[in-house]
Amino acid sequence: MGTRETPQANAAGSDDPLLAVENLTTVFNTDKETIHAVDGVSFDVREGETVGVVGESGSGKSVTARSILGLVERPGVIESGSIRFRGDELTGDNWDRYRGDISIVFQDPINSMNPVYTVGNQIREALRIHQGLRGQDAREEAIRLLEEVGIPDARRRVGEYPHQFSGGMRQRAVIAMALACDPDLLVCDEPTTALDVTIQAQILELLDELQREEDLAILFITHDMGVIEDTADRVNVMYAGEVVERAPVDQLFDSPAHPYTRGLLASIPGQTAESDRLPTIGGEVPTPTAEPTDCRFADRCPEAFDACEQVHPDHVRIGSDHTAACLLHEDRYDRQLSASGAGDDTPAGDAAVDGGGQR
Ligand SMILES: Nc1ncnc2c1ncn2[C@@H]1O[C@H](COP(=O)(O)OP(=O)(O)OP(=O)(O)O)[C@@H](O)[C@H]1O
Ligand code: NI
Repeated sequence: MGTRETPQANAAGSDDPLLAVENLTTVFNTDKETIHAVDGVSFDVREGETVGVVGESGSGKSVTARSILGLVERPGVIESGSIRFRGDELTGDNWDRYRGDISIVFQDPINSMNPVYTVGNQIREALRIHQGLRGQDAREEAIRLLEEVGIPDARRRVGEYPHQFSGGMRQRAVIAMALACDPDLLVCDEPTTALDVTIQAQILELLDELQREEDLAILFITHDMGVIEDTADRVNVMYAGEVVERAPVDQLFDSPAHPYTRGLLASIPGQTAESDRLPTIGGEVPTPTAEPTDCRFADRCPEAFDACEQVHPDHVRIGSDHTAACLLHEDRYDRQLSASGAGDDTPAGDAAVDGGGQR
């Protein structure tokens, strides 16, 4: 989806990104263990752009999304880190202030709507809460929103119940509900996963249009690299609670630096002939329960070597705006270390570790 050339300064006149997540750690304290579902994640979203978060099931994408919206429920808790919206810290109790500015669209449109109220009622309720609209004004605006998301015959359908909508139409209605808050940031958590491919493409097209028309920033969560390619401007690849690579979408596809990213790319249908396709990465995402002392991907990594079991990799700079947390790029760490040493003439900045929210 389109990015603006220049990230716009926000109302406060500063250069803060719209959303800045720094070192976010969200844990679930169960009887047995502490699950680090999100473990030191950092990324930002600028106005009007689409930032992707991609990773397999269990990598912590949804917990990241819920953390941003203040929707983590017990036994989950945001343990540390910062989430700033327009420069204001949200963690603590500040979510209500921005409740309408950040909206979320979930995967499953049927559970996102209340079956006992008409679609129109639900949109009008959101309009009342977030924009103070009532009566005929709210009704007209609900119809306009349904038209905007491409629901034909909106004036009639506004009075129908969710079960009278097909899956694709229901997801459009859910998006209309999310837009009723007039958000600046739309968090989409696998919004098309439950839909068939044709409908999926239509919903992605709709989001793209809305982004241009409404100047929305989108945080797009998916396990599907193909969808990432179609939607994202910049991408964060998540594995076992951590961001392991981040890059502009072209760079990620042209020169993926982390073996995990390469594995995800190799599994895109259509990217390679069915017969040539690499088997998807064997095994599954481990549940991150302890502080990592190794690379969490090491035991599934086709390129792992001894040190991968002993060192937790920091992010290292691969290119402009491109970092990866992998010891394969160890030479860059060495250069970075010597660059910071006194009297060394290695050019600084060549491989500066950006922190990346990693230890
Ligand atoms: N309520 C909970 N209690 C305990 N652990 C949880 C809870 N919710 C999530 N987790 C754990 O947090 C980790 C990340 O889960 P999350 O739902 O964010 O993954 P995901 O990347 O969104 O996966 P998917 O693609 O399946 O949606 C998992 O290990 C999961 O078991
Ligand atoms: Ni999820």
